[in-house]
Amino acid sequence: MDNILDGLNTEQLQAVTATEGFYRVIAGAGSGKTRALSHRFAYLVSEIGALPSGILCVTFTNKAAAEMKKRIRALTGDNDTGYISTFHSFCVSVLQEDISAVQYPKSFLVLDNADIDAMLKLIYEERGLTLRDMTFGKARDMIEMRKLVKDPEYYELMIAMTPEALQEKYLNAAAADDIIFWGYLYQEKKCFGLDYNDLIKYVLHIFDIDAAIRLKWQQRLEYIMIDEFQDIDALQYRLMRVLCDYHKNLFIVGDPDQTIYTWRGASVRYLLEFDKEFSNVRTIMMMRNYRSTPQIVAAANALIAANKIRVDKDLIPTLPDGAPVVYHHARTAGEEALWIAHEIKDLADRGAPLRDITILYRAHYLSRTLEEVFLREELPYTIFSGVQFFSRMEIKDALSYLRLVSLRDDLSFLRVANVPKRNLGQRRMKFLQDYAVQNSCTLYAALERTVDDDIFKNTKAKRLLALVERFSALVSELPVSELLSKLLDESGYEALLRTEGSQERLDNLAELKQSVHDFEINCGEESTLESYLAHVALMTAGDAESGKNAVKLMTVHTAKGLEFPYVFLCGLMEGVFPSKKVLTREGMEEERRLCFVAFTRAEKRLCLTDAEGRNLDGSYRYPSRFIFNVDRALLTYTGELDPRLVSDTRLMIESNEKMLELTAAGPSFGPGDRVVHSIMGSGEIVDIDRDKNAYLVKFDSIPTPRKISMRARLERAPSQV
Ligand SMILES: Nc1ncnc2c1ncn2[C@@H]1O[C@H](COP(=O)(O)OP(=O)(O)OP(=O)(O)O)[C@@H](O)[C@H]1O
Repeated sequence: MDNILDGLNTEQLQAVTATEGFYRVIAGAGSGKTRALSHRFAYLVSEIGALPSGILCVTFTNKAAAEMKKRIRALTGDNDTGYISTFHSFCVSVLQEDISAVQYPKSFLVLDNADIDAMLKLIYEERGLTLRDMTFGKARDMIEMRKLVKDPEYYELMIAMTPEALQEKYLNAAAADDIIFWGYLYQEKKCFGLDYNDLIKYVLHIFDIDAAIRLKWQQRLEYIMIDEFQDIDALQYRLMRVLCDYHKNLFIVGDPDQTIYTWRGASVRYLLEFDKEFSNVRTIMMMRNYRSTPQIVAAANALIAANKIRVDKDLIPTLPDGAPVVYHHARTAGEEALWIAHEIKDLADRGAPLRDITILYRAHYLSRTLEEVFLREELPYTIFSGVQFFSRMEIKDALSYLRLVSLRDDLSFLRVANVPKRNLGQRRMKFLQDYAVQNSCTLYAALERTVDDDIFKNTKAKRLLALVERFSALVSELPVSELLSKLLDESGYEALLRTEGSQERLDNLAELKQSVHDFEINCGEESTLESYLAHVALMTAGDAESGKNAVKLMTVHTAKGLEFPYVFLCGLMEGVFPSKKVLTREGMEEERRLCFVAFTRAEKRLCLTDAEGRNLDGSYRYPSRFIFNVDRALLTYTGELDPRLVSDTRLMIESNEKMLELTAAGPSFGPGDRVVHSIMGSGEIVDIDRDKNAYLVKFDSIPTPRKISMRARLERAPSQV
């Protein structure tokens, strides 16, 4: 027990040993909440004797789950770590056991973005849509919005309707939105595919319709813990409520100042009002920061104090003094990157390993200038938020081979049937697609039935079928790692990469094999091919991290929950960070919280940088208001700013803040209200666009409705006053 309770402060000790009932920990950044969670898990298992399989510990990312498992294993010495997972991953576990309640097979498919895009491609081709109608990114967003907001009951249709009925709805759809939405649901149903939104909806639905299944899970999960509770959304909250309703043991941890996913539906309200929703809630506050120097903590406190909508609380530093927080203003983005490169070289000369140094930025595109300079300066770096490991071509190909063996689905078939070349090009694929549509079967089945047709003469179609058959028979005999190695070998895929001479791709395949191996160690007997495929679709950036000694580059969102000895936060310009997309006071506060997350990742040293120049829309770049939010005395400027630049910046920020204040009051009118515009005359509010802070108004004198900013002067029409 000593090592479990060792090194915990009073509040952490309280959090770890309070095991029964509803607990809320409001914890500041770097205050040791991850430590408290992992020690609590270990305490439950080692001291209380709870079974790991009866504990659900929800983390925000797969990476955080892996880290938590590692820590718990070190504390308990037990390999079984129960359900330590994200909400999505946990839903996959539930569905693997109980999806038959909605007449889906256990071999359902978890879809990631690349799968969704492959489906969209089919739909676009079939219905003659182009990217000008809608880009794939926009189509994915549109589908998500329809599933979450516009048609939240869509899943009932998806479950109840046959693929043929969905296909009919799709073929009868006329508007692009409808074609894409119904086409996508049809594609999903055809291969029993579920995307991230479906996973949680399906679980909630199964719990709704089947009390026995619900009770089974409620009884099984004796203790539930949830990390990063400030970013929980409505569906996750509903799921959590159901799960804890039997044993009533729920332990949540969050930091209201680190809410950064409001734009995706998260709400800090669930954390702040937790004590009103549940009875006998005990709250533990953890504000002592163990991560950062007092200089970094002071800068972070000053920054976040500028937010108005927040509970006032300051982080308390515990570490000895360190280097000052530095601010560097550069003339151009190139100079900014060069300054960072030189500082890094200086740190390295003084003994800092490159892997301890991280550069954070608000948006992906900011990495380009850094990369150019780093290549020139021969500074090794790794991008953590660029093309995600599991979205890379070779990884998707390898996984598609596994999936083809397991599921024989169309998506995998389309991806790898002709990689390496088997002479199954476009013409033969089209033949198979037509056959599959006419005979309502999969492409694989179509090939099985037509392989003796003349069209497949001089192809390696038979060999492909034989390969899949041979490996299907091996699925239950071989561990997934071995199956994968053999498959990559015998399919000729690895040889193809070798002939292409792509060492990086081969390294990535080796990394994939390692990740399968880790999965087998973590899951023991549960590590079947099906469960591996279901979980792997949920993996995201940074999940397969390479340990090479290189500077890390990532967005602030990716850095959530992580810590690094040396942090450079670059691109701190108005219009970049805060982003120019921010149009409301709430939005600005979320940006500031994001900046707070960035500051508080740093342990020993924090450097802030910005550059003059112009934004993509041609406007001038000014230093970010977030720099001026921190008292001058808490920052060491590397040079004085030009007084004209300072006064221009202040003017620009002041007028922007005034505009945000106007929006803080929210819309004065709702749909259906009659209004009068001083120039355009009278009209009716049709809709409100909160993102753009605008009304959609149908003016009586103009045939089409128009978007009018909430800043414009609109009066209520006389008859309504
Ligand atoms: N009681 C303690 N004594 C000494 N160090 C501690 C203590 N608690 C936590 N730490 C250290 O402080 C750092 C931050 O802890 P942890 O990552 O658990 O914080 P966190 O609250 O999850 O942070 P964040 O919310 O900012 O991501 C870690 O390096 C951890 O080892």
